[in-house]
Amino acid sequence: MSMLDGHEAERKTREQIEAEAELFGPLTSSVRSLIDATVMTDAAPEHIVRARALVEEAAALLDSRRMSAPFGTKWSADGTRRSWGNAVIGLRNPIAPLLEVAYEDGLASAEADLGAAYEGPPGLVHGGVVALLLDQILGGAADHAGVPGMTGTLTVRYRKGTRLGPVRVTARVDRVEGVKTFAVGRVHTADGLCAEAEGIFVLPREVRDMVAEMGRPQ
Ligand SMILES: CCCCCCCCCC(=O)SCCNC(=O)CCNC(=O)[C@H](O)C(C)(C)COP(=O)(O)OP(=O)(O)OC[C@H]1O[C@@H](n2cnc3c(N)ncnc32)[C@H](O)[C@@H]1OP(=O)(O)O
Repeated sequence: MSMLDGHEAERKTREQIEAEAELFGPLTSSVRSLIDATVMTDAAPEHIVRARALVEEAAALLDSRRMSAPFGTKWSADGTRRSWGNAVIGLRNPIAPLLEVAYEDGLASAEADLGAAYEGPPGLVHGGVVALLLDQILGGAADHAGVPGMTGTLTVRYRKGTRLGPVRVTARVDRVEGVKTFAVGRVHTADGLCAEAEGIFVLPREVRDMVAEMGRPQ
């Protein structure tokens, strides 16, 4: 599996894509609520047994036809792309905290509301989830700056526990050295700065080779 796999050009119109978003977005949102309810429920045992049967029925319905591969990245003719399976920003992924990343003046920023499903230490966000958010937003900052890459190294400094609830994550490109993009980012809550990170994003050799190949005169 390489960085070049899983990318697909699609012929769908904007209207078709919007219709898909209207179909799948609410499903994802409902399943996200279900995840939270599953973690937090204190319902009576018979309600839990009944809920399980309903969930299994829903899963069987959804599973009645499956895509042949995970969603990947789909590119439209107008250059827009969809990574709807992505673990952080995927519109079709109910475990994604669904960061909606905004880019302004070189700064990538996003907010998320991390509920009980993301708990690590009591009342606090799991450190791996903090790293997950940082990986995505640092990678997004590199991508948006036109110097994308795969995460080679991600270094996270956890300054204080990240309380469950609203978080703000930010990132920017610090510098570019050859094929390596160095990005830095932070996680804040109402308690202040909780984590800082530096990531080194490397444009893989095969992509470099492909770019060099395409750039060659005929
Ligand atoms: C909206 C969309 C936004 C998208 C955001 C996405 C965010 C999420 C990103 C991810 O989660 S990516 C998934 C996790 N990462 C991986 O799976 C990467 C797995 N590793 C690899 O694919 C390769 O090891 C890697 C591309 C990182 C490097 O392979 P190369 O064959 O291109 O490296 P090469 O040996 O040619 O070295 C090129 C340069 O990179 C440096 N380098 C290589 N591996 C490195 C590494 N791991 N960390 C830091 N630097 C590294 C290496 O020293 C060298 O530096 P110099 O040019 O200065 O000599």
